[in-house]
Amino acid sequence: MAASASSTILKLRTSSTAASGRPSLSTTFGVTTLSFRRRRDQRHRRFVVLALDAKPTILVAEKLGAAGVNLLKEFANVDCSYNLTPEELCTKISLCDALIVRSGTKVSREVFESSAGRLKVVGRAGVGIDNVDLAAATEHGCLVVNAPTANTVAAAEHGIALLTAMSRNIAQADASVKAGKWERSKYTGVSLVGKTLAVMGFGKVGSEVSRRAKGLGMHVIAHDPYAPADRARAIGVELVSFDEAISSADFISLHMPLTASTSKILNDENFAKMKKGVRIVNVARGGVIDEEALVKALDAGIVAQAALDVFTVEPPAKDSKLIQHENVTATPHLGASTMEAQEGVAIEIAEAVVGALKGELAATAVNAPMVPAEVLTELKPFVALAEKLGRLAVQLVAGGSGVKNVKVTYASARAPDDLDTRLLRAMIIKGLIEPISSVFVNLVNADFTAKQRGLRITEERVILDGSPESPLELIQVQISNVESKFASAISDSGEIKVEGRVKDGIPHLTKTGSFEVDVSLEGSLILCRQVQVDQPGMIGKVGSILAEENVNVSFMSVGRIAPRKQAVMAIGVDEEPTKQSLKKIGEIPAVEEFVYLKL
Ligand SMILES: NC(=O)c1ccc[n+]([C@@H]2O[C@H](COP(=O)([O-])OP(=O)(O)OC[C@H]3O[C@@H](n4cnc5c(N)ncnc54)[C@H](O)[C@@H]3O)[C@@H](O)[C@H]2O)c1
Ligand SMILES: O=C(O)[C@H](O)COP(=O)(O)O
Repeated sequence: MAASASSTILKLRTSSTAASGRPSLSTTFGVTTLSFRRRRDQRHRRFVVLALDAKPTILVAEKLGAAGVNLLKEFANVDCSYNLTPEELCTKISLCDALIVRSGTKVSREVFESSAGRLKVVGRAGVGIDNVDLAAATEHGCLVVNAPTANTVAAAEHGIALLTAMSRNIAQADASVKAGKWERSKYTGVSLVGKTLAVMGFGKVGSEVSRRAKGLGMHVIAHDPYAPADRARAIGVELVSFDEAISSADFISLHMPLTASTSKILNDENFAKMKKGVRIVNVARGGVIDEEALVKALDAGIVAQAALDVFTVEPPAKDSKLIQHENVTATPHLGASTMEAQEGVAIEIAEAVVGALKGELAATAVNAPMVPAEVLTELKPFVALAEKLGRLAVQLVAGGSGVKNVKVTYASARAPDDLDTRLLRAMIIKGLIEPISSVFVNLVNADFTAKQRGLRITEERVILDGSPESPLELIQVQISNVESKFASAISDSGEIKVEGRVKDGIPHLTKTGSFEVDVSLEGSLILCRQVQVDQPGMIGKVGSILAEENVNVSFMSVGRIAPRKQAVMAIGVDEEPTKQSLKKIGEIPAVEEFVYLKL
């Protein structure tokens, strides 16, 4: 989120007297931090003022219901610019934090590339996301959300409208009457009652169409490889194979998404399997039908009639043989276009986009895990722990070691399927990657980014005895086949190992290598190993070096193998020590090795 001159300073995080010097801006999770460097006791220190940007900017590229636009305006600057060319969209997008579209805008890879990282959310005001390049969105860490429920009934009603209009030649007869003709026998229709309707895709719209078709006295069968049989049974619909559906139907209604496997699924080969005189309705996506094959099937009389709301290319060419065919009824992608559906979709998408911009996890995310609010509340401290363990682990790796294999162990008293680790894994990946690269990792692109960098994350669940009240007891992160810049972080089995727990809601480091420590992971951390003895004076020596330059020590913890044997001391600091004081710590004779880790 780029900051602008109109940024509003909301909250003073570190109280200070008037800051001076050059301010600098940085952004984390969409919150821009305005930092002043200020001279104090002859040293530079950072005083941080938390500033939220001026409102984010949301580009609404297709007409959206007023209620949704008003909701967006409460939170953001809203730019409603319709009918943009692809080039205009690419130009505008670099100034936008979110984009809202319907099915008429192609959100291509170029759009994500042109946004140069600013675009955080694409909202699809509707169901189908085939006009959004999901792979490119994910690679750019951009969340895609849709509005999957508000137009279901409208689409189902349009499907039924097309079915009935087609079977009684309503559109053709209307045009004929308006042309001054009175052709009663030409427009004799066919009845629906007792006929077999095959619903292809038994999802939200398909089920609603089935319900309504049953009400019209039709025999409804459905094909959907992923639909639960009990849902179909409850509506009185039989789930059948693809071939059985298309070969036994008098009417076929399409309700599947356009994907690689459904593209042109009605083709020459499959039209040949249909009953002669079958009638087809499509309110799903034009691309699921091979349109040339449909024209041939219409000409051959295999398909008696087709009623189409959607087309491979929208709008279709004026001279399209399909559109001009006398047995085709066409509407211009009107399935979702009722007043009620458009208001509902607008509100649904506006809430999803605003929530996503606020950093909330979206319930309708298309390219990120959806985590229910109650699960998120429980996992929140572990999410912070996961990221910090990732950060610690990767900073312990010696330069040139190349991190490839990371094992994460989650120990809990809960049953293994009672823990959704996707969020935790994403945060560990974020912690592992961000300290060593310029890549911004979030829930959307974590797995992709890890894969791209050749990072292999394996996860293990360990079941502990105890109370299942807490979702987790501990998280352990191990990096194998690497050397460490802090040898004591290497466990007996040869991996860099860090382990943490949550105590009183705060993440703690509880083990490094074979040493048990206990430090809250709030500031930054110095780990040092003492030679042979854990001398009582050590804590004082390190503490006074840090005190000399006003570095506040927030905690200290000593983990020993045995009394007076090797010990690892963990020191939490609020500020970054200078190189000189770190050098001085290294020069304490009893300190064998030490490392400074930023959290
Ligand atoms: N014309 C319009 O204006 C309009 C309006 C709303 C929805 N739609 C379109 O309708 C379609 C369905 O929408 P929905 O809300 O019901 O979606 P949905 O996700 O609820 O249902 C889609 C169903 O298709 C099934 N499916 C996937 N692959 C399949 C395959 N190979 N064969 C058979 N079934 C398959 C899925 O299992 C799912 O049950 C989408 O393409 C959507 O874009 C169009
Ligand atoms: O997938 C959908 O939701 C429908 O096709 C509606 O598309 P529209 O928002 O462009 O009307």
